Amino acid sequence: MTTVAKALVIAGSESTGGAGIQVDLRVFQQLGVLGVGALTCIVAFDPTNDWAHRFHPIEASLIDEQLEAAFADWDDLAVAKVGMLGTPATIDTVAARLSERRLRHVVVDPVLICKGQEPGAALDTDNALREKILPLATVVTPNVFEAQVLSGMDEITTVEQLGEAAKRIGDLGVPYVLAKGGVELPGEDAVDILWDGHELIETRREKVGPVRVSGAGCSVAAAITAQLAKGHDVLDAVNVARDLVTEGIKARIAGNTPFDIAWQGAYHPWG
Ligand SMILES: Nc1ncnc2c1ncn2[C@@H]1O[C@H](COP(=O)(O)OP(=O)(O)O)[C@@H](O)[C@H]1O
Ligand SMILES: Cc1ncc(COP(=O)(O)O)c(C=O)c1O
Repeated sequence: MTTVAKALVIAGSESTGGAGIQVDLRVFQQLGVLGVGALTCIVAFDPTNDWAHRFHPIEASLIDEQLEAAFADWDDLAVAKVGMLGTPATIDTVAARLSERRLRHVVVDPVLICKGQEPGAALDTDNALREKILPLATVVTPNVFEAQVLSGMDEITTVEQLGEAAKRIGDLGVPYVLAKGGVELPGEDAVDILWDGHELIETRREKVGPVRVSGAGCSVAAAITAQLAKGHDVLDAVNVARDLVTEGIKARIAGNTPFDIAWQGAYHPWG
């Protein structure tokens, strides 16, 4: 018999393998964590239309069944990552299950935009995420755009503003906020800021050039989740996540889509 830390992922599928649950499960495996998962939606890019997102939600009752099975199977499932949800109905279902099963940590990657949705539907989804999922999160990992939307700030162009946004999101009731500057802020380093309710902790890694890869945000949230599942604290988990994503971007893989994808297999926890 093997005893292994387990983590639940609630996320969408992105079939080219660049983002979503494909990435989350790669990260879990790389960090030695058994991934258990519920699929919320399917994103199929359209290669004949500039790789536009074709977004297909999964029926709420089917999401509920997946969560029912995962929770029923594993008594020690205590940490979850929430990725792309996509519709208010999905959010209601996920929020209900997460409220019922008290988890030690819920890491939320607040994926706000899906280019395949019409704007009105996207706004309803963003509002539902803020109202129903954020109060259940223990860690949230917004990028600059998401930090701006969630904090209500007009602009974020400096590390100080990113820190202010993190605090404001914390005020919505989230204990830990990792606001990711990434390549959006100027400077040699990619700066992400962790707000733990008391202090702002800057985490810096050298920028791997100006490159933007697909799946960087998913990788960070999944790595934090895996480390928390193994019992590490949030700051340790964030540091491992930053190392994993930096190595993953350095070792990026190019296919035919406009963005390269991160290769999480380049990071080795033992150094
Ligand atoms: N070129 C880069 N070099 C180093 N780190 C990067 C680079 N681009 C992004 N990152 C880091 O990758 C993580 C995710 O980036 P981000 O752009 O915020 O993701 P997403 O927009 O996918 O949510 C962050 O930790 C960010 O600092
Ligand atoms: C299913 C799914 N989840 C999450 C994301 C967000 O990915 P990223 O880590 O690049 O922000 C995407 C983007 O296409 C997606 O299709």
